[in-house]
Amino acid sequence: MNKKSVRDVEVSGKVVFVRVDFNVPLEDGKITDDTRIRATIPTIEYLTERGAKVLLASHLGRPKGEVVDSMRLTPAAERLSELLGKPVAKADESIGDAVKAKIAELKDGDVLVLENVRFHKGEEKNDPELAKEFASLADLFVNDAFGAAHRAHASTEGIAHHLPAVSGLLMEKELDVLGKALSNPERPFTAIVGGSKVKDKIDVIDNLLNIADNVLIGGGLAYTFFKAQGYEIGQSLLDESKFDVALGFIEKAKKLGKNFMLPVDIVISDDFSASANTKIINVEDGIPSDWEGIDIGPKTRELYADVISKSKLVVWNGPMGVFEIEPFSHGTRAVGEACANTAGYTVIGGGDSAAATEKFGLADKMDHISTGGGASLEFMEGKALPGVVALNDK
Ligand SMILES: Nc1ncnc2c1ncn2[C@@H]1O[C@H](COP(=O)(O)OP(=O)(O)O)[C@@H](O)[C@H]1O
Ligand SMILES: O=C(OP(=O)(O)O)[C@H](O)COP(=O)(O)O
Repeated sequence: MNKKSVRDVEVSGKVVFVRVDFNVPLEDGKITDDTRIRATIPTIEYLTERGAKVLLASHLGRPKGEVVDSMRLTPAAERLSELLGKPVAKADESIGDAVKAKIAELKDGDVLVLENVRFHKGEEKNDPELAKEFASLADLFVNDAFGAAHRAHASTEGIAHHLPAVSGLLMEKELDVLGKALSNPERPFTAIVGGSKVKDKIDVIDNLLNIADNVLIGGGLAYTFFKAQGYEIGQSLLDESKFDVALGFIEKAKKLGKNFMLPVDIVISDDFSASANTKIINVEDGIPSDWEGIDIGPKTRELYADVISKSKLVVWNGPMGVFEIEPFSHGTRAVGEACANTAGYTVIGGGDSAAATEKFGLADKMDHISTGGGASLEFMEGKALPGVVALNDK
């Protein structure tokens, strides 16, 4: 990476404003997945062990510039304290005199979690005044929030114009791993794209066709391709505006000599529930009008697993079916297991794909599970991430 990291600057005795992504899922005020908090520990410990005073700033949810009590960062601060095995202070604001007073009390190596930065309207607008307020708290800015690096906000981008600005260790690792995967990929390189966000993901397929050897499609994304090819898809997910784009990808793959694979068989269901009737059909048989496609079928699972097993690099973004409901989870599990068992390097991106690998007990067997969904997708599309662009060059 051509950007400076915490390793390139003096941090001892400095007040360091670290932007993290503590946007974790909460249920009844309890954190249900602390992956994103755990992922920032190396940066926090790097700084505290060298005697920095660490301020942690994050968003949580989308409070739209209002103070929303259920979106306070208190549970995240408590979890962090458990993970670090030491007390962590918490402020009820992210700027202002009360925060400055708390910072004045910090000793070298202490940690203070600031309140949700999105309680201020200026955060998402990247308001320069708010960015200056954040900057006035510290001597150095460290961006470790890879999950929010695709956002140009006051605490991710704006602040970098007012302080020396470097990346944290998580940010550096995410960019290194994804960057290596995309710039100099080990081959065969297989990209797997599934999930339900057809609009968001279609552009990614375009770029993946340029760089990958195999592109495997699954999940709700597949049905737009089927319909565009003239097959009946019943009630399945569909984006009619993408027919031409979908057919264009099939052509592009042919031209480039790439192995572009769509499911050959699918699991269909007459209801979106575990008690629904299900059938396995070949795609060309067509889906009855009141049924929908909810998973890839057994032949497809085998074909995909075979490609994955022979790959040196696998990038997977988006589940193969509605994995949250057990009878529809087999395709996602099969692809997850194939990724876990391949000798190739595996990168998992996207919140739901990461949750699926966690649910199936496969997370430990993956080489890299990215903390960014939208961020890793934008990176793979070849877009510049504003939170990274704003950091100081080496
Ligand atoms: N065939 C399908 N029909 C409807 N929804 C699907 C289908 N396949 C997968 N999904 C849903 O897609 C969701 C994940 O999509 P998405 O958000 O695009 O993935 P990610 O978070 O991994 O990027 C899951 O909740 C899953 O149930
Ligand atoms: O959870 C996040 O995005 P992701 O679900 O795409 O990984 C990030 O914290 C960014 O949050 P945002 O999409 O509300 O800006």
